[in-house]
Amino acid sequence: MAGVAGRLARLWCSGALSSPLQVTRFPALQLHLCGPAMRASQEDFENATNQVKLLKKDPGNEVKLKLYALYKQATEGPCNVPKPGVLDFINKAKWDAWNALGSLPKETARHNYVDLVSSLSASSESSIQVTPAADRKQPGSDALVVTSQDGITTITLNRPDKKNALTTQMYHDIMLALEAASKDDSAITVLTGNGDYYCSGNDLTNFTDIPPGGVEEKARSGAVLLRDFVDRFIDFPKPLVAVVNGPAVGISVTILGLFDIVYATDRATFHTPFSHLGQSPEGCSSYTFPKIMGPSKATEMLVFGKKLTAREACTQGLVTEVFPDSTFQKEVWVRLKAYSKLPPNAMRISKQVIRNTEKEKLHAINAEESNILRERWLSDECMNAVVSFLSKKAKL
Ligand SMILES: CCCCC/C=C/CC(=O)SCCNC(=O)CCNC(=O)[C@H](O)C(C)(C)COP(=O)(O)OP(=O)(O)OC[C@H]1O[C@@H](n2cnc3c(N)ncnc32)[C@H](O)[C@@H]1OP(=O)(O)O
Repeated sequence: MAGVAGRLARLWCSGALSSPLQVTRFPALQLHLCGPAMRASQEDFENATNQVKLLKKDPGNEVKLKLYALYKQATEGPCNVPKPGVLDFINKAKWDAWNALGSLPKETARHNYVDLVSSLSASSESSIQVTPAADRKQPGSDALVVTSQDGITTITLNRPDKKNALTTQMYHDIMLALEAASKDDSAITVLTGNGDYYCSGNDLTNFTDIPPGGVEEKARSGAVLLRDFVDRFIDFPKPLVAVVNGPAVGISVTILGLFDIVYATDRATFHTPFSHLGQSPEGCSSYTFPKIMGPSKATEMLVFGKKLTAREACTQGLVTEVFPDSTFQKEVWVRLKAYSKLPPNAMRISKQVIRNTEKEKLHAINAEESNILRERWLSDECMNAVVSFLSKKAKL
């Protein structure tokens, strides 16, 4: 366990786990756009610390650690806080970097900080782009797009460059979007993806954001979030439609059993590689999949990770209808617009009649699956799979 945690820590420090979003977690990682200064003034230093969001490209964790350490040294002097525990590997890496500066004077640290950001700015000038806040892929902003039109509220996963992998923030945002959609005046709610993928499942870098309570705390809070997230789908009161615009992986597949209709392009595939990842089924799929497709087909998917084509998924009842990719969007939206004109209360009540008898059972299954998965996340099997993916050694 500690061994795998250590490997994750080393990857983090080496930059292999870098992500643009991590930049904003470092108050010290700020970009200075002025030229190098012989002696950095307080103003130069503050300018540098105010420009971090202009840095388009993540400079990597090694540089971020250096900047962090110099910032702390420049503002607080030599490292003066207790060493974090071994499992708290991110804070420990930061502490190590700061502590390594020993008794370097504050002024020198400030000067080195400004020099470092100046060199970063010079070497990455072409990648620096001032983007309006609304155009940034920030948590809580445009990784999820919600629109409402023609009686349809559409929730679009919008991280096409990451195959619409779900960040922690996106789970929260989807819950909020579902909550709002349940109360708005639309008749139907749609979940879809932007780009060539529908969704590649849980963002595996979620596993690297370890809180002060360590990996156990991370697993516990992940299980709570998972349970809350799936609960929203179980309880969603209106017709819920998945417009599966491309391949779907992991949790984006399992929760399809909780949707009322699933339309898929013939380019879509359905993949739940839980054993490969040292994980176990969620999204109530341990119950809905055997019910939908029979236990042995469900076992092929959920235990052996068999990837289904859209047509296979349709034959097995997971998908309602498959459309040629060339006409997918047009045909699906024409169909949904027609459905959205039906009396909304009648649709809502009919859904409840169909679904309500199962609700209690589904909540209990969700709780159980989330608990089991919490244990799985702490296993070496799971940690090794995540490390392999993040170090680019493995992909599905
Ligand atoms: C609250 C917590 C709840 C948790 C619930 C648990 C859920 C379980 C699951 O969802 S399990 C499924 C997890 N998903 C995966 O294992 C998929 C991993 N991704 C891949 O194997 C591949 O990326 C692919 C097959 C989806 C696509 O391969 P392709 O070669 O076409 O594209 P790239 O690999 O180059 O992907 C482009 C960039 O997107 C990044 N990315 C894709 N998927 C994920 C992901 N799930 N997590 C994190 N990052 C992902 C990929 O790393 C590339 O990034 P880069 O351009 O920076 O290299």
